[in-house]
This record gives sequence, structure tokens and C-alpha cells, in this order.
Amino acid sequence: MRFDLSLYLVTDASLCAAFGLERTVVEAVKGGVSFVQLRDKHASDADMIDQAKRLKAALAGSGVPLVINDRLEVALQSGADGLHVGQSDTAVQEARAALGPDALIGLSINTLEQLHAAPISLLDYVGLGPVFATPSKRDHAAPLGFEGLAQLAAASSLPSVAIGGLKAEHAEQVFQTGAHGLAVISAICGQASPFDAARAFARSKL
Ligand SMILES: Cc1ncc(COP(=O)(O)OP(=O)(O)O)c(N)n1
Ligand SMILES: Cc1nc(C(=O)O)sc1CCOP(=O)(O)O
Ligand SMILES: [Mg+2]
Repeated sequence: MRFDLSLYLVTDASLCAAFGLERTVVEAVKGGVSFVQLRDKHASDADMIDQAKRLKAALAGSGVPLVINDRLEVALQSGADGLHVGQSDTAVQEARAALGPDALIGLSINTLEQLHAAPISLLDYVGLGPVFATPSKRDHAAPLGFEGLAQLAAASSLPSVAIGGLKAEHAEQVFQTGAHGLAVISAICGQASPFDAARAFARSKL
């Protein structure tokens, strides 16, 4: 499946609650979001499968893929396009074996050691972060800054998306590091207009 990491929305149940998860995603995609990850640390698998099916239906025809954060079972049962895993989540090998060759699988990377240890041939992309400290992920690793991001992006043979504390005004610098896009939660989720928030990224990277 072809995919575009340029503006990657990671959802957050509480931040999206005011506007509504589905509405946030639909508006954000109209504004330029090119890739969506459903991330909910508290929902049951059954609720997350239901949310994923609704999002998948809402995204039909848009060409924007939906991947699931962490939960292989949810990805398998929801018809989502793939899975995003971190260093302590389901192993990439297990995810690929279960999801098959066409699924999109992403892995979080914070260090060169992690990048060198990653099973590159089984992955579609890597998430590089955090670029900055962020309240959206309490247990985040040490911030990379743009310099650390550039080192990882240069060393990656896979497409990469930067994450962590990123706002529209960072788009140009992120692309200058060689990363293929920006992944964001709070710069879009919880904003008064997810459409305008996404548009601000599109404007600032052009
Ligand atoms: C695109 C992207 N990059 C990194 C992460 C972080 O994944 P992980 O380290 O597994 O942390 P959680 O998101 O599971 O808290 C991500 N989700 N997406
Ligand atoms: C989900 C996530 N992963 C990160 C990592 O560094 O791996 S940082 C992060 C949270 C990103 O949220 P915001 O855009 O609001 O800063
Ligand atoms: Mg994870």
C-alpha cells in the first residue's frame, strides 16, 4: 500500500473528546492529514475495534491509511491497515507474521542502537522521537532535538516520521532533517478546529 507520512495524526481519546474522535479525524484529513494512528491507552479491545471500524469507514475513499497503536488483536479484528509498535510492544516479527505482507507496520526509534537493531525488512516506516518533551506521552524517552532527529533520519533507510512536541512552525525544520513527515497529537486533537490546525501544517511546509 502506498502511503504518505507528511502529516501523521495520532489520536488521543481525551483530547479528541470535545470535538469527537471521528469528526476530528475527518476534519483533520480534509485539512491535509495524510496518515492516522488510533491510540487509546484506556479503551477495551472491543471498544477500540469498534472505534477503528468507524474510523476506517469514515476514511474510505480518502487514501489515508489507519494504523492501530500497540494492539495487534485490534489491528487484526478491525480491518485497519496496520500497526504501530514501540520498543516494548509486540515484536515486529510477530506483528508481520500475523498481519501479513500488505499491512503497514511502524516502529518507534529513539537511538541509533535501536535503529541498527530494527528488523528493517519487516517494517514500512519508523517513528523518530521525541523531538521535544511533551505532556502527551508521560513516559517518553530523552528528547532528540533537531540534531538528534537529523542523525536518526540520515541513518534510516526507511521512511521516517518525527514525533514529540511538534507544532506547525516546526514543519520546515523537520523536513530539513530528512524526515518524511511530522506526527502530532495535541497540535490537532483538542484544537478548536482540527481542519484549520491541519491546514496550518500544510501551509507551513509548502
Ligand atoms: C508515529 C509514532 N511514533 C512513535 C510512537 C510511540 O510509540 P511507543 O513508544 O510504543 O509509545 P506509545 O505511543 O505506545 O505510548 C507512536 N505512537 N507513533
Ligand atoms: C505518542 C508519542 N510518542 C512519542 C515518542 O517520542 O515516541 S512522543 C508522543 C506524543 C506526541 O504528542 P504531541 O504531538 O502532543 O507532543
Ligand atoms: Mg506503544
